[in-house]
Amino acid sequence: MDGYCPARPGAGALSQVAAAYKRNAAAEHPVSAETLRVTSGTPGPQRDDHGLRLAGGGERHSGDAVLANWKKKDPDGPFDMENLELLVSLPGGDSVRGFFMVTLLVELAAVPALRNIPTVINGVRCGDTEAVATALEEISQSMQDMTDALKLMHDYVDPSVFYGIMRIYLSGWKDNTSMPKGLVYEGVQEEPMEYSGGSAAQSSLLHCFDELLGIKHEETSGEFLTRMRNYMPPAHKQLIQDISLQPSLKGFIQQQASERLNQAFQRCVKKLVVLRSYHIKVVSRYITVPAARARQLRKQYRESEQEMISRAPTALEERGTGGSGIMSFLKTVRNQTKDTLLPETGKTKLHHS
Ligand code: HEM
Repeated sequence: MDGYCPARPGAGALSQVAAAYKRNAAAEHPVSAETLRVTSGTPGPQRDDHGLRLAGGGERHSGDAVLANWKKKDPDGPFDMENLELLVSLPGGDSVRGFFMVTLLVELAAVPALRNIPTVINGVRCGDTEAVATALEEISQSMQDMTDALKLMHDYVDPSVFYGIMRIYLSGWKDNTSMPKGLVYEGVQEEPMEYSGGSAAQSSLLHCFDELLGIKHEETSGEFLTRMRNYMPPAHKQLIQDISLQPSLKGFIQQQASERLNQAFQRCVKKLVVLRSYHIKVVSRYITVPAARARQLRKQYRESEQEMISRAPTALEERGTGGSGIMSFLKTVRNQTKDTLLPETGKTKLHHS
């Protein structure tokens, strides 16, 4: 980390993880669970010969399907959609590749933000207003880049393939009315076990931002998000916890009363609101709209070329992969983000960019 400030508990792991992100970015190599394991020294995922995590109890992770599920076709070529392929795929053809790769590009766009988190924390400890403001400005730019990367979903993923085919494989056996008791893992234990499906709620990114910016989630959505941390590689979960233990950024900003710092903080929160709002639009296109169409088709008992959509299990219609009531959950989380904004004075009002 730049500058010197005495180490506090948790700071060691934090700086090591951030350093791993930094090196990965420099090497044009994405964040991977493996790199974090080696660098942070915490127990990490086990891998089989294909480089994928073998989850102990049978749970699946967003990290399995995204962070550790890619390779470059031409190892010397660029890290972009054309030069990336999946190690392990699901039914759904090109849309599957598109879905996981776009998610990977969103993760990659977040690297500068993650690299700047220790700078913010260190700056708060040292009372370095300018360093904190600069780091927050870089974080907000990175959030904008994440939103831009998320927009690629529309080019690469077909909503009826996502809704009618892929979603079945992404759904889990917790809060799933088709499997109310969960799944028996024969040879492991006789009682059924319940696990949520794969979801980008299991990515550590937004959890890190929430902890840094002091975004508090309402009880039900907060419980769901906290549960999702159990599906992350241990080093990622540890990083979120380390960030949560640091002195309050918002408290520091209010104390400093610096116009530049206030604006940098506000911009960060606003960019996160923009990201979450855009994500809601994506979910509407890939879940809400096809679900309504599927209901309509079933009502009409009509076989049509849209049949793929109507084959999706009705149990998944109203619920997210983690079994949440999707839209109300996502809007609550987005609105709690908005509530973290500092009260705007005439001076701190921002022009929407
Ligand atoms: C077709 C694309 C996508 C769909 C249909 C989708 C759907 C969903 C759904 C239904 C949820 C609710 C929780 C759950 O049931 O698991 C959710 C949560 C979430 N998704 Fe996505 N998602 C998509 C892409 C992405 C991408 C690329 C990211 C970025 C890494 C992302 C980040 C999140 C986050 C962070 C949450 C937790 C809520 C929050 O913190 O705002 N999603 N998503």
